[in-house]
Amino acid sequence: MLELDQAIHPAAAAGPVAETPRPTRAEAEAAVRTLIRWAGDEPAREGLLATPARVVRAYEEWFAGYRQDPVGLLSRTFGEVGGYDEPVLLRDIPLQSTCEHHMAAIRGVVHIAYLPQRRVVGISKLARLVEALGRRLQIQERLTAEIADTLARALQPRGVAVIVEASHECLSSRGVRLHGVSMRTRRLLGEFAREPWRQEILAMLAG
Ligand SMILES: Nc1nc2c(ncn2[C@@H]2O[C@H](COP(=O)(O)OP(=O)(O)OP(=O)(O)O)[C@@H](O)[C@H]2O)c(=O)[nH]1
Ligand SMILES: [Zn+2]
Repeated sequence: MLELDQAIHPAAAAGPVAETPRPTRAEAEAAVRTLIRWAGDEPAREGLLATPARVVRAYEEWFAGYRQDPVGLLSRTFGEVGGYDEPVLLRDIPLQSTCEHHMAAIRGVVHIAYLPQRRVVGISKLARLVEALGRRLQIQERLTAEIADTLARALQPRGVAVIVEASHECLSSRGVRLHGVSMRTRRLLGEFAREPWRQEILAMLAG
């Protein structure tokens, strides 16, 4: 357990907190109008009139994770597991996130495994965790670490493994315009970080 605790990133449980007051909806819509003008169009034309309100509503969905408590999502656990002490593994959890450098989409999948210590969590909560941490401004490395560290903190399992495979729109739609490139990151904690589990869990997660 010591290793798991030591590996926990202090920010993982709390998540980022805005230090300045949240702007009003009207201010956010005005910012969208500015970006439309920056793009070269006219926010007053008919087709764009309702766009700032739509974009602000879309932001509420894309960034809903700031209003969720990742550790709280995992608070309901089940102890009647019949002595089950093998890995629990969920593959291909859809990931939707936004890169914090360009605010462009990140799309991919997350594979999660943990080695329970007495208690398990409902599997839907693993997907909810990915959603809560994904729907924030992220870099893939931190997202990967936060998923693993939150699981470690909430479940106190014997091991955690997280793999994220994602493509970054900032890489394909602009800049170097690389298509078909994906990024793979992973974090192994506790017993999964060392043999004999390490090789086995990586093989299991690879499918
Ligand atoms: N490590 C990491 N880098 C990322 C991620 N998402 C985007 N990036 C990179 O963040 C970097 C930002 O680099 P900058 O040089 O500041 O920005 P830029 O001039 O727009 O860079 P280019 O994309 O190369 O045009 C780029 O290399 C992106 O590819 C991520 O999740 N992890
Ligand atoms: Zn980017």
